[in-house]
Amino acid sequence: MSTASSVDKSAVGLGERQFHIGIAPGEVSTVALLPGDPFRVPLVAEFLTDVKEVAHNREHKTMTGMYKGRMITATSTGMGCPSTAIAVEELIRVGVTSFIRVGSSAGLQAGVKPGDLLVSEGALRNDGTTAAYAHHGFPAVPDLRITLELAEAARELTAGTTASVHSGINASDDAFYAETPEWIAELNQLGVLNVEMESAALYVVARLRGVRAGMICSTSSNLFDGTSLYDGVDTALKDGWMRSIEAALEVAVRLEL
Ligand SMILES: O=P(O)(O)O[C@H]1O[C@H](CO)[C@@H](O)[C@H]1O
Ligand SMILES: O=c1cc[nH]c(=O)[nH]1
Repeated sequence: MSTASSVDKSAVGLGERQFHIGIAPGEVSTVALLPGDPFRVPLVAEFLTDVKEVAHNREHKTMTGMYKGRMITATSTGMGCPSTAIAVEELIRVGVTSFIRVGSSAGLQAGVKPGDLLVSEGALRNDGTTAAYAHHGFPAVPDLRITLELAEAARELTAGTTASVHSGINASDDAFYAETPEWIAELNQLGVLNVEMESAALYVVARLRGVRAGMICSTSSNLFDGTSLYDGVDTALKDGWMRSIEAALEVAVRLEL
């Protein structure tokens, strides 16, 4: 487990430019939206004015722009906790103090359907990365105010649509192709709402570094009832991504993140 005696990597980088994300202090906002996929960063930019591409190094693409008078950053984390922890650590070093992951996630409870919005109230840490940061009993929890505002904005944005909003605990897994039927059944019986792959690292690193984090996802599939979209990207999933992004932007403005 990492402790105060961790190797000092504060000087890792290209001058002030961070080694993996390729960003220097002053180039980003205090709030960052975090999709997993670099190809979804331009979807955030569709809501913004004065858009700039700041950097694209490895899986981390970063754009900035303005939304209702606030500067917003969007950076992709890549898939999984290792690259998410790196992105979050480096974004903190260049000035980000609030993070909202705008992800995709699979439902685990009956009635969660593609395109529904999933607001995270905590993550089950089924990953390896956070074990290097904290005792296994340390909770992976989002910021309460961001979480409540995300749920409120999501309800407003889905009013009059076929999409629903669900809030609850999600699992954060490492191994997309090693999720067994037994594991899915166990999560379902525990009442876990959905599964994705980045929130454990986001929440634990954010807590340890004293910054805020939250997550809203669009539902890609339902592993409990077998609804699958993995043979193609469905319009419901895309609609959910756009509503998640808009909800996160509204929260950034309302909470002045
Ligand atoms: O679409 P993103 O945000 O990457 O999220 C989900 O999609 C990937 C798996 O297909 C994992 O990263 C998972 O967390
Ligand atoms: O871990 C994950 C994340 C999204 N979808 C899945 O099926 N599994």
